[in-house]
Amino acid sequence: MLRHGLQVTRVFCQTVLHTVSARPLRSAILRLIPRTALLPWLSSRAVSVSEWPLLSSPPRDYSLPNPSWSTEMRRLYEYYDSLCEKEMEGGEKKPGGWGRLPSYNRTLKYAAGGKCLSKLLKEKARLFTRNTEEQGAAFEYVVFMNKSEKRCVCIFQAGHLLEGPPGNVHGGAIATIIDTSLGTLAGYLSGIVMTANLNINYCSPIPLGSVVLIDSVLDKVEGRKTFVSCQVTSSDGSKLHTEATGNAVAGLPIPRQSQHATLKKKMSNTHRHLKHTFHGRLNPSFAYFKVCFPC
Ligand SMILES: CCCCCCCCCCCCCCCC(=O)SCCNC(=O)CCNC(=O)[C@H](O)C(C)(C)COP(=O)(O)OP(=O)(O)OC[C@H]1O[C@@H](n2cnc3c(N)ncnc32)[C@H](O)[C@@H]1OP(=O)(O)O
Repeated sequence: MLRHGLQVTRVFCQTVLHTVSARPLRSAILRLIPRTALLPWLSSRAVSVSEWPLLSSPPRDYSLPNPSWSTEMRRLYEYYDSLCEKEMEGGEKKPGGWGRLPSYNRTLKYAAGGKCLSKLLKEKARLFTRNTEEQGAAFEYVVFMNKSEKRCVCIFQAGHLLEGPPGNVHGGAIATIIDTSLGTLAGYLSGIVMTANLNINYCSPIPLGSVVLIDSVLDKVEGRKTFVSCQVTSSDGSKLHTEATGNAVAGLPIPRQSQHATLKKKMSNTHRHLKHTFHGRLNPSFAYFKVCFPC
């Protein structure tokens, strides 16, 4: 009897939550339920309160430390974080030139274009490097940008899903993190870009689980082309693992004015967070450059 009652209640709740698809209304209902009341339910499913997607919490920033980070990864994070511009008491900013880039796993939901994208595909799309919730399994990384030096440093810890040769990181995974670093630098400096060309020399294998630094710099800008290069070294800089050069082309199709207004509204969460982090120096178009790929 009790079991039957519980089942009916559960089906009722699910129906309400699924039929109430209007976001504001659903959020309002969920806000009425105190988080603490949900704790036993959540803990029985090994989900933390902050991870519950229906609550109006900000999106997860994947570039913040998590328990899978090794001591070396944390040490490097803290080192670069200490160089970042920070607000001091009295509202003054501690100059440092560096800034940590936040990182999210979704961008496509902000896309207006994309002829080939079905609604379902848009909803399911995830940034390749952030597509697992299992911490430490694949790409653990954080990018620190130095705008005045036109340079960025990516601290990268390779997880067990990235194995190529036994015990070492797959060359495609290395190319991915290099493309991410170079693409982020070029995008930060030149706006919306696409990688047109990427040359990689693999000098020595990267052991799985190790932490490496990807130090990327701007070489030159020629018209629409932004030339960038990087070196992947061991965390103490003593060993060169990989070096690469790339060329990213800017000036991709910008959404029409009407779409632009809708986009601006939709990307408010991500954009507000990015804007806050970079003290308003962010090009608003950047947050959706990744989604403007022609298909
Ligand atoms: C603020 C921080 C927020 C952080 C927020 C983070 C957001 C999360 C970050 C994730 C960061 C991921 C970064 C991933 C970056 C990709 O993975 S991009 C995906 C892989 N790339 C692609 O799929 C590109 C495919 N190719 C294309 O779409 C087109 O060929 C391109 C590249 C857009 C160029 O086409 P186009 O606009 O028609 O340009 P076109 O007129 O042909 O050529 C322009 C110039 O580029 C040159 N060019 C074109 N292609 C090439 C080539 N292959 N090689 C050399 N030169 C070339 C041409 O020679 C020409 O040069 P000039 O004659 O002007 O001197």
